Amino acid sequence: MRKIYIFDTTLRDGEQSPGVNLNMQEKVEIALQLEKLGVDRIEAGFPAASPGDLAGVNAVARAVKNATIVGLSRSRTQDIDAVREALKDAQDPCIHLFLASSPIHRKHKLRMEKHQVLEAAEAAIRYAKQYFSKVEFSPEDAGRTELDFLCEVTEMAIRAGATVVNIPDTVGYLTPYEYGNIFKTLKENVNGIEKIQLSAHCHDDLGMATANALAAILNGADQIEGTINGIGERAGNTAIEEVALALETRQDFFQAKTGLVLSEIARTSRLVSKLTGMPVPGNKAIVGANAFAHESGIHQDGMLKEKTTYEIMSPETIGLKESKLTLGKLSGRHAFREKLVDLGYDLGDEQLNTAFGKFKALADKKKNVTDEDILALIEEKLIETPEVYVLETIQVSYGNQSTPTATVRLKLQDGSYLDEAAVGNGSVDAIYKAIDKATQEEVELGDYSIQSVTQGKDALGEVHVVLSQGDYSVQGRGVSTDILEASARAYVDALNRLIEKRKTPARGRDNVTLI
Ligand SMILES: CC(=O)SCCNC(=O)CCNC(=O)[C@H](O)C(C)(C)COP(=O)(O)OP(=O)(O)OC[C@H]1O[C@@H](n2cnc3c(N)ncnc32)[C@H](O)[C@@H]1OP(=O)(O)O
Ligand SMILES: CC(C)C(=O)C(=O)O
Repeated sequence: MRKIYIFDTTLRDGEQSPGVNLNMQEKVEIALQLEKLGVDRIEAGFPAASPGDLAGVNAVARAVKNATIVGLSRSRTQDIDAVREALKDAQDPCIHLFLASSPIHRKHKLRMEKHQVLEAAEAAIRYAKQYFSKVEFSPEDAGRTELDFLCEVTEMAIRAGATVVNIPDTVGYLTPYEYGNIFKTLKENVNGIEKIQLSAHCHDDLGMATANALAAILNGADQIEGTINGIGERAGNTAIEEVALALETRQDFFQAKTGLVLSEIARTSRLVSKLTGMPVPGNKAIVGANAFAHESGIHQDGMLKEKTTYEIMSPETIGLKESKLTLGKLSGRHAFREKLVDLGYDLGDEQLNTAFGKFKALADKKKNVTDEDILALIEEKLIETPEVYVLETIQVSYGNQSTPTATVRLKLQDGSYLDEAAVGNGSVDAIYKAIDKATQEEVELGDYSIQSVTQGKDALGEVHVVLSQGDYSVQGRGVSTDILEASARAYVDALNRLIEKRKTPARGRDNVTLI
């Protein structure tokens, strides 16, 4: 199996992501994790950029023992000297020189003719070669460089002593076919190409960075450059985890492998996200929160029967515990039952159907239905209290300059309705007064508490009330995404319990019905 070298540039090109700024400690923390991940080369920064970056690269060079540490440099002696200084303590240092080769960059940015690019790059490589045995050279914007000139530049770099020639698709312009073809052409036409490693460095402007990197591998690339989570300049770089898992999962096709410890991928991704402040999108391949999550009923059913129906790789491979079956409005009974079993409930078919109906109603209102939501729904359902009153509707009118008014409609067991309206000191008070009028119960509200059982704007609110009437004291609970509705439900629930309780002899005020 062919080995593909992984050159991680999270600390250099990744740090070029707008808004990202890693200090020395953060660079070292990430570098040590990259070492655990088993990357072959770590590009730790651009030492000429600032004294802080030079110190950061130096700190990484001192901390990391099992990877080549790379410093980036323009084709200028002062930059090369800064890399020398930064990497003086590295066990295995490498300098990465670059100079743009494309017509656009030559004309507008460098203002150089082809021969000047060749001369400047050669001089830089030869100068660097006096101090570094490992020299990587990148013709920047190789992707938009004339192919014959790219061959000429590559041949010059080899002659001058480069050990790796990297082919950057700097602006993420190429298609996989075109990018792969560059590698094929270089392999077939450049003298001495067998003496060096060819490297791929892709950007994701058109969403093709990983596909392009894989095309390079198929056409002879020895090394892939990329970042964790695909962070980097503009739309980012090739995501290393995507390349590694593509090679792992499709070994049959690529016949190539990285040396990465794949089970460190999830941890590395989390650390990079935390320290760069760049969240990983949920749908991001491999490391997104949804990459191993299944929400739709048919997929969940398939997963429960046989995981390979909907998973081409396992979460354990990248260091996650297990796949997730998340419950939402598109989920089915199989997954719902499985969740209940996990939560310790083994319901019969009828109970399951009722609970499932309630769950679907909640899921229609709420984006993420959590375990706490389900427990709240189930526990409410399993306590069997005859429902003398069922809350049908509530309507509340509230304004900070007007008196809160509530209208409630309660359904009775015979199918008739009670409608009442009342004003109150606040919305909840108005609701409770309207319910009192409708039920003609005289109760005292002993306690009212509200808490969120889940998180976020669409969290379920859970209201607890304690009502007393003479010697009886009961508790009621209501759950809803709307706190006024939860308040009304809790009150009606307590009234139903009160009515049930009155049928048995009173045992004093301590006798609170606990749910
Ligand atoms: C594709 C890539 O990702 S390349 C890496 C990009 N990363 C960065 O630029 C981050 C670090 N950069 C920096 O901190 C600064 O740009 C520095 C310190 C390197 C240079 O800063 P300054 O001296 O102020 O120059 P500035 O950035 O404005 O302009 C770049 C200069 O380098 C030249 N240049 C660009 N690339 C190269 C190169 N590979 N070799 C030699 N010169 C180069 C430009 O033509 C320009 O030269 P000019 O001043 O003669 O016009
Ligand atoms: C320095 C080079 C390799 C680079 O980052 C690019 O061209 O994208």
